[in-house]
Amino acid sequence: MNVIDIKNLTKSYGKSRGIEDVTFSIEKGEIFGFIGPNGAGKSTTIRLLLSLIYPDNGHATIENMDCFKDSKNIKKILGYVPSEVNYYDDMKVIDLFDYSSRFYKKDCSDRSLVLSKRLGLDITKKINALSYGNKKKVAIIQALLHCPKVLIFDEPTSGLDPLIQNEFFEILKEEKKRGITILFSSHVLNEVQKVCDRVAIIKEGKILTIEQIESLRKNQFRQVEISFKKTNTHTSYENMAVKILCENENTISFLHAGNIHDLLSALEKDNNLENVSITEPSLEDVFLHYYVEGSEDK
Ligand SMILES: Nc1ncnc2c1ncn2[C@@H]1O[C@H](COP(=O)(O)OP(=O)(O)OP(=O)(O)O)[C@@H](O)[C@H]1O
Repeated sequence: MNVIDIKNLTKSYGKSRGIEDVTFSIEKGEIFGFIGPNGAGKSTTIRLLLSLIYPDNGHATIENMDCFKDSKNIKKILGYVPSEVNYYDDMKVIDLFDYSSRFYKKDCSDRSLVLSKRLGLDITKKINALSYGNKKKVAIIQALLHCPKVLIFDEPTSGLDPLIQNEFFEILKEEKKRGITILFSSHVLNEVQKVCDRVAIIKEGKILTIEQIESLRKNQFRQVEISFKKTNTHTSYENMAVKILCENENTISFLHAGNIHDLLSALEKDNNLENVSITEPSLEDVFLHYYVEGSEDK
């Protein structure tokens, strides 16, 4: 069953491109990664889902509720961490959690205590005394405290140290086990690999591909490193590379995605070959293939 359904969403900001024709669905209990370089359109897509902005075209539903007509009811079942967090600075963290709980008409004090302990957050502090990373923890706990059915995180881990990031990923896995559906936007590829089931890659406002994390990593790409006895022009290998990772006079390293037999037969014919290794590439390198020439500032 699809919990989040996005069809042909398009949004421009005046003359500037936001997103174009974005379509994807997220199933119940899935952790879905949303990956793209700066300015790709991740936050625009998420802000549309939250009805913070309105589309030029297309539609989106969460739990079969229209994101633009029924956002009030959607908010009751949703937890959201924005990419930038802003709070009433003079409030104590514990009071903010209490205030949020009242909005959901629930006593969430036990859950907020447990989560604060796990993420190492001192809830007796005033928000204006917190570092950027600790403010991010406040946002994460606030999103989780009312046990929502759907979680939307826009770059949630920026500012968190590695130990806390791992604890956060553990929390996400536990939520998934409870059947919670999670949309997780990030440009840190490594973290997506750790927790997500599937990933959509967005570039310049358009979805490039939607893949299972495992199939992305295992089935399609291999990393090939070849060293040569003498200086080599590498031409035949350059032609079969989907992306060259590194190249100098005596070595070449590249991402290969074609027929393995073509590669092996080229290697066999190469009298200049000194050594070769074929390994599984990092997800980072796989994504870089999609990212090529992708970075664009806001
Ligand atoms: N308020 C705005 N006014 C004008 N253009 C905007 C606005 N917000 C976003 N854009 C443009 O829309 C495009 C998508 O931006 P968006 O913030 O959605 O990207 P992103 O993938 O979330 O990037 P980042 O990882 O840097 O947060 C960019 O070209 C950006 O310049």
